[in-house]
Amino acid sequence: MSTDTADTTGPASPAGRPLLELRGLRKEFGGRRTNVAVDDVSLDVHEGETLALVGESGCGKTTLTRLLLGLLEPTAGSVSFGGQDLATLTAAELRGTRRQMQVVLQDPYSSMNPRMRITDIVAEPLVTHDPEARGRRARARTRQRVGELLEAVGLDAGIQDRYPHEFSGGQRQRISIARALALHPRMLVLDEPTSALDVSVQATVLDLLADLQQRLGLTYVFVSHNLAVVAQVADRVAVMSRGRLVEVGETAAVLRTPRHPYTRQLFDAVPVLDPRRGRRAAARASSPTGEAGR
Ligand SMILES: Nc1ncnc2c1ncn2[C@@H]1O[C@H](COP(=O)(O)OP(=O)(O)OP(=O)(O)O)[C@@H](O)[C@H]1O
Repeated sequence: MSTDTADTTGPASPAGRPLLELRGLRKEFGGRRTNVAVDDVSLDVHEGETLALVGESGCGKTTLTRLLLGLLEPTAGSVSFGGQDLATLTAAELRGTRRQMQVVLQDPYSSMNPRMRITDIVAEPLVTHDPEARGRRARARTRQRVGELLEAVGLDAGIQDRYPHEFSGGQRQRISIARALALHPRMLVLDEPTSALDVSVQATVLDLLADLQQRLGLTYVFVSHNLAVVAQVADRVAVMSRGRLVEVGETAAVLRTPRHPYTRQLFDAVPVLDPRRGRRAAARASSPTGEAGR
């Protein structure tokens, strides 16, 4: 890649290897070298951190997340999760690894079957991955687990027999977070998780995500167009342009002094951004060690 490659992997993880390691990832669509959605991306994501992925529409963010989730096969390069190269895993091993990475999408309603009750929506991953969660005898145990998951995201365990349309956007996003947590993942890919919500609701969902991260030690890859949100939630930010990573760094530093012209251009396009409003970035900027609490 370009000279930017050297610093895209970030600081060494004190706990050892990063949770997620992307090396020289490339994705061409249609077998054409001219249609390159992801181009030579190398990046580490460390256990417990929030890495924000930003860039304009069409720069390759979705393709990159699908590659790192093992949902798309790279044209070149590798994805390792928990120290294991996904390309070397058997189908059963890959299923086991995929359980540890879950996704929360922008519009929870589109990913929910409106005719399914909340209990079945949240239990879906359990029932799909765990044969013991199926069948009449397992029902009480599954309902119990769904109740715990709903409470973990600030909802009442008693809503299980209701339907998605009975809930607000913020409540539906909490339901989709509960579903994402069902299999005890280590990493969540959050794809614009709050951009469909009102600002006040957005804040409560971001607080919930921060709280869950702290309690469960989760790692987040947070895809967002909203730089104010990125400033608030992300430890590091990775900036993509035309399939390439052009800048990766600590959020406060990238917001304060973007090094790449594209990053500056991206930030200039958001005149309302005030990095001082980002709690995490601000805490970092004012801390002598540069560390902020999560
Ligand atoms: N299945 C596909 N077949 C062909 N081209 C594709 C396919 N998926 C994505 N692309 C192309 O790859 C490039 C990157 O698309 P991608 O959806 O990853 O960008 P993005 O940054 O996620 O955009 P957005 O923010 O709008 O979702 C685009 O030029 C897109 O047209």
